[in-house]
Amino acid sequence: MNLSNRESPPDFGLKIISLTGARGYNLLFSGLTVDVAPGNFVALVGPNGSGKTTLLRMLAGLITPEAGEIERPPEVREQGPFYLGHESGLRPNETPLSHLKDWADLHHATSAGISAAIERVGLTERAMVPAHALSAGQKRRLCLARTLVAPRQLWLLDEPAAALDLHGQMLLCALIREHVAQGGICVAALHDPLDIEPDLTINLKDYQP
Ligand SMILES: Nc1ncnc2c1ncn2[C@@H]1O[C@H](COP(=O)(O)OP(=O)(O)OP(=O)(O)O)[C@@H](O)[C@H]1O
Repeated sequence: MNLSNRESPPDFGLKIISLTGARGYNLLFSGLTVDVAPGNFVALVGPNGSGKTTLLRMLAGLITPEAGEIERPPEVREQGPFYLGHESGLRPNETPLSHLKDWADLHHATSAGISAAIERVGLTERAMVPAHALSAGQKRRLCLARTLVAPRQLWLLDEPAAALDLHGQMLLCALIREHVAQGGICVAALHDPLDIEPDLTINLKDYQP
């Protein structure tokens, strides 16, 4: 799938219906009902421990809700979301080039755009450097390049600006803007606002049980 080749925007977004989230015996949020339209950028906010990561992982299908439902668009059900957590998931000895080749293979994507993706995130000079020798911000940029190699309709980003310098933050915002302009959905857990006006803000403080 390439969102940029889409003939018309998708007409089905993400529906969150009466969702309750818990970790262990700890109830985090309940009664969360939100309708996210295609092309929406959603800011997910709330204090430390309020359940932002938990909700993102639920939306990714990695954690089962205590109650409620999540309805995903057909493309997301078929291909899964793009999930960016706190950890890069990079193996110490893989380079940006080898990592993105593996990422393309794993996600049944073409490797034709890998060099362009590396250039877009500003890692051309570091393309052959093993991950253990990349800085935190460079690793984050490499994680963002995954979105260019294997496009996905739903992006779930956990503190995506962490470790990014000003240019990196501008790059992140540009990627999100382009994604939602093509009908994609982006839900991002944020402590500091990005330079993008959210279409919707979910504040988990409002859903504390
Ligand atoms: N694997 C786990 N097992 C048990 N409890 C967990 C687990 N992971 C998280 N928790 C608890 O769930 C609660 C919510 O955590 P979560 O990481 O979702 O919050 P958050 O809003 O993302 O926090 P932060 O802003 O600090 O990143 C916390 O109290 C945390 O201790």
